[in-house]
This record gives sequence, C-alpha cells and structure tokens, in this order.
Amino acid sequence: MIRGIENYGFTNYFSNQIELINGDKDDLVPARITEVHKEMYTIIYDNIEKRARLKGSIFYNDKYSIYPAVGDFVLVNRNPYGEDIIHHVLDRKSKFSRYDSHYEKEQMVAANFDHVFIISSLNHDFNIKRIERYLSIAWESGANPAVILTKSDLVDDIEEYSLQVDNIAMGVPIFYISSVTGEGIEELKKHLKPKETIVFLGSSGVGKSSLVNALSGENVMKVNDIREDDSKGRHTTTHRQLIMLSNGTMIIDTPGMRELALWNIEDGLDTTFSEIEELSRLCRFKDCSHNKEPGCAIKKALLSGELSYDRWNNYIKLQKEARFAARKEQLNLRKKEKLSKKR
Ligand SMILES: Nc1nc2c(ncn2[C@@H]2O[C@H](COP(=O)(O)OP(=O)(O)OP(=O)(O)O)[C@@H](O)[C@H]2O)c(=O)[nH]1
Ligand SMILES: [Zn+2]
Repeated sequence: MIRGIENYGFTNYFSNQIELINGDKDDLVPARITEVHKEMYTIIYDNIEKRARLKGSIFYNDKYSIYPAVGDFVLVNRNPYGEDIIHHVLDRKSKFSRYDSHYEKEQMVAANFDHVFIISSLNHDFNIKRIERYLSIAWESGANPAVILTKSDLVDDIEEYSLQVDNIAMGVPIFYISSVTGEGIEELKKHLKPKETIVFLGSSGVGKSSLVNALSGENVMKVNDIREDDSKGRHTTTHRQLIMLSNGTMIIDTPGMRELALWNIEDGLDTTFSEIEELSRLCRFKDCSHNKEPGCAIKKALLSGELSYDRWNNYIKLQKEARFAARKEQLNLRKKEKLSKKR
C-alpha cells in the first residue's frame, strides 16, 4: 500500500496510530514534513516532494493546538491538481520545543529524530557548561545524544578538551572532526544509519553547515563565510530544513534549532541561576516560598543587594513560563487520552 515512506523513518510506532485515526476510510496517506513556511509546508512521500497546507476546519480553531513541525509525520489528503491537505499530526516519538512567551504557547521546533548531535567547536567557542546544558535537553527530547567537537584542525592539544568532555558525557559517543581536513568524518559516517534522523544542536558558527556538506560530499548547505555575530542576514539564508544524505540518513537543521540553541544558553534555568538555587537552600524552611517566611535567605540577599531584583524577577518569570509550558503539555496529554478513549 504505502511505498517509500519507511525510508523516511516511518515505523510501526506511526503506522499503529493510523488505524485509530483513519478508521474505515483510508483516503489519508502518511507523509513527512520536510519544510515549514508561514502557512505552507513541504511534505515528502513516494519519493516526491509536494506543497501542502493545513485543513482549516481542523487546525484553525482553539481546540486543536498541535501544528506540524519539521520531521513530523502527518496524514494528508492527496490532491493531484495542487497542494495536498494535512489532516492530522501523528504522535511524536521525540521532539524539541520551546515555550513562546509572546504567543503564550508551545512552539514545536523539530520532531521524530533518533539522534541529537550536540555540536561545539574546539576553539574559543568551547564551553563545557553549555555542552552539559545541551546534553540535558537532548536527553529530555527522547532521542540519543552524541557530542561532535568541530574544527579539530585549529587546536594542538585535543586532550585538554577531551578530559573535560569525557567527564560529563558519561557513555555518550564523542567525535572529534574537522570539515577542513576531513579528520574524523569517516568515523562519524559509520555512526549514521539509513532511515534514521539526526538533529543538530549548536550555536551559530560552530560549523554545522560545513559538517552537513562534508557528510553529504556535496554542497547542500550554504556556508556563511562572514563572521557577523548576530546580524539577521545569517539566519535568513534559505536552505533545506530536512535533507537526506546519499546513504539514507536524514538531517534536520532549521533556524528554529538555532534559536533553541541560543535560548538555552541564555536562559537555562538550572545552570544559569545556580546562585539562586544555592541561596534558597539556606532558607530556614525547606518549602520556603520566599514571600513572608522568617529566615528567608532570598529576602535577605535581595535587601542586602547581594541578589539584584532584576535577576530575581527574571528567575521568577522563567520559572512561571516553564511551569505554564508543563501544565499546557499535561492538558494536551489529557485531551489526547480523552480522544483516544472515545474511539
Ligand atoms: N578551521 C575550520 N573552520 C571551519 C570548520 N568547519 C567550519 N569552519 C568555518 O567556520 C565558519 C562557520 O561555519 P558554518 O558551517 O557556516 O557554521 P554554522 O554552524 O552552520 O553557522 P550558522 O549558519 O551561523 O549556524 C565558516 O567560516 C567555516 O568555514 C573546520 O572544521 N575547521
Ligand atoms: Zn526563602
């Protein structure tokens, strides 16, 4: 019945869901999202790439809040004369999302990947705390992390770095590569399997696009030669968001992942606010709400100026956002459970 979609990572996990949704009518077919544009999507199935858009009556109402992201498997109604119509987003086996405080909703960045490649360069950009932070969000995503240290041609003494990474990676594979000399590329290729999807997590300029090009052996990604720190132009370079290498491995590298990487450096609650966590351990009561309790260490630090109000407010705000996102997810889960019980 379905030809080819397995090659894009479509497994039983997804096909089992179809029976529940499709019921008797089998006019909907599975496809994978390869690009997300404003209101248009690019999907792939049967080795063809097509434009698709959402079925308005399903997606554009308040009850349905799950929108497709790059990597999602969706069910579409084929339209031989134009754009296909997306009816459903299948449950994800892994995902990266962030809470968008402006729109007050969870924003999906990438879905259904098997591996997270945490990419960091070995020069001045190297930051072990950041790699640690990326490792923890990679584990949360539901996929398996690997650490890829790039630009090995720029350092003389790799050991200085490898000791630090070994210390935090705990069983996670680590690769040292150079897209310039080709060092480590063959080793890394052995790690890539057909039908599997990899997502890249790393800050700007660490060499993600160069790595994709080195792995694919051709120039599929545009590499930026100008090192401007945050000029918007960098992020507007259009390139494919999900690409398939010649061996059948897929790579997701979207602007959204770049933002996620940034966001996690700036606002990683647990690592960046460690001094607040430490202070609150000094409160007299273990469950201190830092409001009116006597012996509150946070209050004391705020009064003495040891902790700035700005920083404290920032912390509170982020905590609220994180809680809100978690609640929202719980709600969505419950909604889904209810739906599946009805059927
Ligand atoms: N020496 C050296 N330079 C590299 C290597 N890989 C990439 N570069 C250089 O680093 C710069 C950034 O490389 P990109 O591949 O564009 O990095 P990116 O992570 O895709 O950057 P964004 O598109 O901003 O996210 C370019 O000037 C590359 O030529 C490497 O292995 N060795
Ligand atoms: Zn307190």
